[in-house]
Amino acid sequence: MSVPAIAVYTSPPGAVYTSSSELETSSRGSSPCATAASPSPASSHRHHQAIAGGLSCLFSSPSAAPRAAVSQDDLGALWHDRSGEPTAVAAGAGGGGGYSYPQPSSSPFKWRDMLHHSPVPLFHSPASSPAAAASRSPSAASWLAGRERERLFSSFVRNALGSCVDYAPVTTTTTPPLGVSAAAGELAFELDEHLTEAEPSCEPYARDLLAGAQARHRIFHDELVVKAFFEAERAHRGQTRASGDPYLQHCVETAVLLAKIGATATVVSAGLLHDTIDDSFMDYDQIFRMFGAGVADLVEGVSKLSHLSKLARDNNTASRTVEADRLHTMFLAMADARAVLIKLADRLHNMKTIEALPVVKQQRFAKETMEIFVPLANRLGIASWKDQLENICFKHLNPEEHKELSSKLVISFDEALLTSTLDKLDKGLRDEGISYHNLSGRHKSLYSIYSKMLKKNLTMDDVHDIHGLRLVVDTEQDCYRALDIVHKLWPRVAGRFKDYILHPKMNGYRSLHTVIMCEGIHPFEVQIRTKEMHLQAEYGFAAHWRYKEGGCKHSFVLQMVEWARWVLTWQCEAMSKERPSALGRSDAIRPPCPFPMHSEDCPYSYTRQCHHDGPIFVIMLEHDKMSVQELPANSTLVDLMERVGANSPRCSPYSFPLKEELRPRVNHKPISDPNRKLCMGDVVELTPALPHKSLTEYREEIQRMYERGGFALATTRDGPTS
Ligand SMILES: Nc1nc2c(ncn2[C@@H]2O[C@H](COP(=O)(O)OP(=O)(O)OP(=O)(O)O)[C@@H](O)[C@H]2O)c(=O)[nH]1
Ligand SMILES: Nc1ncnc2c1ncn2[C@@H]1O[C@H](COP(=O)(O)OP(=O)(O)OP(=O)(O)O)[C@@H](O)[C@H]1O
Repeated sequence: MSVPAIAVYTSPPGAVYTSSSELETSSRGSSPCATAASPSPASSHRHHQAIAGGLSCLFSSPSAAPRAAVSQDDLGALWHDRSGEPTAVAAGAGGGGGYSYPQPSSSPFKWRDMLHHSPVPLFHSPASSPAAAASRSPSAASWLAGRERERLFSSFVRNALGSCVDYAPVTTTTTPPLGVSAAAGELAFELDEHLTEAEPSCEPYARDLLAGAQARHRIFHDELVVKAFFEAERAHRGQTRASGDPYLQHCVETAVLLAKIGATATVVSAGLLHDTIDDSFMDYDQIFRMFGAGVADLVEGVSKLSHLSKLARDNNTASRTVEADRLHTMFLAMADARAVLIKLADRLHNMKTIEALPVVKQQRFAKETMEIFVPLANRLGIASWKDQLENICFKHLNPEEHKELSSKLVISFDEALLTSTLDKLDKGLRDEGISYHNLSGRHKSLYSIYSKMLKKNLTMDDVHDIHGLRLVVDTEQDCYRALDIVHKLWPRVAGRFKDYILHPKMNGYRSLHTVIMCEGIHPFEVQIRTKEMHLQAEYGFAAHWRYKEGGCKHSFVLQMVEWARWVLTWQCEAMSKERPSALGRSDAIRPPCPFPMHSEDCPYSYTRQCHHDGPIFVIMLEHDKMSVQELPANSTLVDLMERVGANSPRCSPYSFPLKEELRPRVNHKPISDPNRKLCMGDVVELTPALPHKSLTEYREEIQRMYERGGFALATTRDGPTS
């Protein structure tokens, strides 16, 4: 009989703080999107009425008397993220963030991560161990002792197309800079001498910030992280946020968010330094010299994502569905997934502190966040960040609905009920001798409830999965036996039973669903499935993000997303095995085969190979207007110019201007070879920004250029002819 692992997944509705930042640095553009566009699937007046109706219907009912009288303002406190606390548990494969309810001392349950501070130890990789060439299979590794497993993990990750998790980069041809040791086995570089010297002097507030972070997560005692902290302090000294808070606070909070999901020292350090390239005197080379390529590449990656995001925001690109989809793809394809994570953490903290910005900006950022960053969090499986981002955006985009719903929902979210229901089911299963892999519970997030009400035109009473339990058992037979037990323990809600085992959904999703009534008034949705069914639901065709987002056109994106989730989850599972006594039998929901390749017969494989045959997406800037262009792999600048030229007499693809200043630029650099290949995420400026006003000659030349319908210098596909 397996020892059960219980994880309670909860979704904290957006706790709101008061200050701000990245947001304030992004104020360019004179036509902010001032309207509070609804991010919901269909926000019609009728739907809003349905919601209002639904709310009043719910709360006029005397039976819905508050179990816990908590004011709306206490929402954040009620749902505070306890992941830094010692009782935090791993949230499970697809769960993302969350926290555990306190374990009753008498309970037989074992907690997955009692000893660790991070709720989802996704990223604490054994960065320091050298690659073990031998076995590369995480499946094989799972039964090995901790140290051996670390070596195997390190090997696996290094071979998995780069990594979401931390590892010492394999040294390539690059000559190591001063102070960087290419041969270092533990780290890809050696920390310079300053690190071992006494800590640099800084303001008392900064020391308090460091101490605060150290009290929350021990990774802030790590040498590299401490050094990153002091460098961030030096870089941002004197800078403040719109709230008046020191800028450093934002860097620390971003890093804390990463630490909470179990990020390594490299990622946390990059989180601390994430704004240095854009907002301070520091550049890539300096970061590289001080911290090595691992940190420098991540900081640069975040900087690039920030630029793209700002461009998209200024151009309102995200509101155009096709372009938004291309942006998601581009973000995931162009950067190390860890850079995307840092950007997400940065955005999450900025959104948590957005109150300090003017309302117009709040809405603009909320809209962009909903359209770009929420899908990214969803795809990467960081459910708690996704929920928090959605809830905050909801508050700013639909303040009235948010206010009404949150003030009411605080009544129906019931922690204690969730705990006692889990306990009761666990006991019922034990009494009948049914073992299980995993039993978890979650509250539906505020925004998820709102979306469901809109989408299905429901009242609150009709949303039956505000409280939900999920049980993962061994066999199909156990699913039905467990279902019987559930139906014996609680009265069922008629018409809500769905047998997706007997009748799988088109996408292959299989599970038993039923709705039961707890304490006579609280509906609970119970999902019962085997481990295989669960993997299919999390990673296969039926995966949650896919099923939520609908079809994704690009198979290579599916591969990347699956890869990222796969690595994260495997790491999570591997790390939780470090506490075997706490977990007992621990192969609970680990994917069956190692990424990037599925085994021949793997049912979760949608394609066996990871071909990267395009398309590519590039940002095109023309007269300060941005668009995201989709091109076949191996396209060149000429291909892009041809496409534009086809629609515009202004631009001839076979012409290149004489003056460097007037040439198209790729990633800010003028291009002399029109056949230069374009890469995913390149920013191509087809028409130069007008030079300084005093340079009338240039202005006239540009004018002539347009009038002629082509550039001054004829070129062929092979390059300039004269
Ligand atoms: N991963 C995954 N989960 C699914 C899928 N379909 C349903 N689910 C899960 O099962 C829950 C309930 O699904 P259903 O019983 O089909 O209910 P519904 O028709 O979507 O609507 P409600 O009954 O109103 O919840 C969803 O909220 C998901 O959590 C799927 O295709 N993939
Ligand atoms: N009954 C349940 N027990 C445990 N976890 C659940 C349950 N139902 C959904 N979840 C998980 O909770 C997270 C949030 O789900 P959420 O309720 O927002 O969307 P959903 O399940 O797709 O519902 P819907 O589409 O009906 O709104 C997902 O990771 C989902 O897999």
